[in-house]
Amino acid sequence: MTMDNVARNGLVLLGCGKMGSAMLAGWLKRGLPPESVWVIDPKPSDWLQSTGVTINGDLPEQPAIVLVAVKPQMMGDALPAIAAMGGGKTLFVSVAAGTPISSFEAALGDDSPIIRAMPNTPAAVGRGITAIIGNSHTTPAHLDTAEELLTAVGQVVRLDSEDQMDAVTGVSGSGPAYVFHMIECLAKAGEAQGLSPDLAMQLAQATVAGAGALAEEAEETPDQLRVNVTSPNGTTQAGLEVLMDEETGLPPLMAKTVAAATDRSKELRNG
Ligand SMILES: NC(=O)C1=CN([C@@H]2O[C@H](COP(=O)(O)OP(=O)(O)OC[C@H]3O[C@@H](n4cnc5c(N)ncnc54)[C@H](OP(=O)(O)O)[C@@H]3O)[C@@H](O)[C@H]2O)C=CC1
Ligand SMILES: O=C(O)[C@@H]1CCC=N1
Repeated sequence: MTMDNVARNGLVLLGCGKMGSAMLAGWLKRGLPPESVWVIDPKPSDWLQSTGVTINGDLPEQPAIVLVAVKPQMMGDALPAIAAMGGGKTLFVSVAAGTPISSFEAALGDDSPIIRAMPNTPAAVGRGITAIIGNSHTTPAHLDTAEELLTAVGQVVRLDSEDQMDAVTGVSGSGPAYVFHMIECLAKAGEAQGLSPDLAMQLAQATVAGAGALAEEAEETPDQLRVNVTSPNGTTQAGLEVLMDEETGLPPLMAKTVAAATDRSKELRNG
């Protein structure tokens, strides 16, 4: 069992900011003992210090897993701390946007098993989704290990090709931010119609959370669920005529949004 192996041999987390913390919170909540976790981070947060994990201490020589969660721009400074673990039994998993597997092979040795992953922050509440792809040294067992670890914080999908990672980043890696912004916009729009800020925010948050849960649990597709809300000539139809406009509505805006994020992921590859 992955969690048993990780608990026995240790997990090293390189970088514990927003994404690293989100995943670590999920694993600790799922029972990973804090004494099995070593974190390297220059400015550990109060939350991290409260968890009981080892922070900036001596590292195990061959941990089960090293999870790399530093910004792509910091990778050159950060990787030397874990380079000595390359070429052995340690499995490396990077969640960095844009940074290709080949960069890690150059730093850690191309005989190291390396998995590139793209998670998202709902991992903090066990509702993330992570896409993974391994290098030529990852065996089916390595992929199973990564999948089991990441399943502890949400769903996992396996990619056929590393090329898909840029678009995945544009959709699900960055996607929570689009949805949070939608909540902000919905609340602001409610305020513009005369609701108090608190009431408007409560309505907007519960609506997005409830619609997301329904979309996941219902047998109907999202478009059918949309139709179910829309009474002929009613209020929803009036709203959707604005939102679904093919020229000025959400379809072209979302397409441009995801394309911009995908393009930025491609740019990050070049530093
Ligand atoms: N946030 C998200 O939603 C997602 C992020 N990612 C990826 O996760 C990675 C981290 O992103 P995010 O968590 O948002 O960024 P953060 O800046 O919040 O976290 C990065 C952490 O790494 C620390 N750090 C900087 N230099 C080093 C170093 N040399 N050694 C160890 N730690 C270091 C930073 O410390 P300090 O702040 O002091 O510099 C910070 O705590 C990125 O590669 C990003 O692409 C992937 C999916 C989603
Ligand atoms: O904004 C970023 O670059 C990272 C990657 C996906 C989400 N956050």
